Amino acid sequence: MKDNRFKIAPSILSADFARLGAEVEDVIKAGADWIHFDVMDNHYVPNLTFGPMVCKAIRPWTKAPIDVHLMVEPVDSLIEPFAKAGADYITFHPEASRHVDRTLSLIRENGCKAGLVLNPATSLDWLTYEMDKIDMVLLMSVNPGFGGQSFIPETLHKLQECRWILDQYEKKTGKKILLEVDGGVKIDNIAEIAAAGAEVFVAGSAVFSGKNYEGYKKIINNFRKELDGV
Ligand SMILES: O=C(CO)[C@@H](O)[C@H](O)COP(=O)(O)O
Repeated sequence: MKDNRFKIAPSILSADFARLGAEVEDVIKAGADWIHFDVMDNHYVPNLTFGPMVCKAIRPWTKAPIDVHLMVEPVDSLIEPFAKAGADYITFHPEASRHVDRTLSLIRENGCKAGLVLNPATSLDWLTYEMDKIDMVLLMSVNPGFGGQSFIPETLHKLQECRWILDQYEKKTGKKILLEVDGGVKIDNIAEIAAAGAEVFVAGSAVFSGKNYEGYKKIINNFRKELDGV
């Protein structure tokens, strides 16, 4: 049984790029909730992946939300192209945008949900004046740029702090902001990460190590079993 509290979002950074559409279809059929789409520009991060054209190409393969994580600088010129390509969530790193408030507004005006991404060393203070324009906070538990890195343990404390901030805000305003975590999420730490307050789990190498639909299903089921105990 799917627990609606928790969303599993496989990062297609670790998928087989030669058959991306089928990979997207397979992980969602295997029980994942969202598709996490890592955009890297070889400028903000030292790696290069894909852009709006690839997002548009995978869009017909699933109805599941596509969660676009922009690791790019500058940010604003990519918002409309990604919205048109079918993105549901667009998140970006605040230090990569000259005008964070404007970028958040732009995402919302383009009909997408907006989020800020905070690197391991980036302060939660970035959230303070922007909570009303944020639908999701993504805490990086690795330094951005590559899949397959190890979870940075200090992130657990940051997750707890962020959970507290989001809960206080929800109590005051009634507005729910999702808390997503990205990097090094595995079967042996997902329960601890959930207990610290995360609700959306990006997992790239862990899920795609399953190699095919059956393998993905097994791994996602194991994630769910871990989450059921939280
Ligand atoms: O954004 C990133 C890396 O910058 C992540 O989405 C990783 O791609 C997650 O990969 P794993 O750590 O799960 O392999």
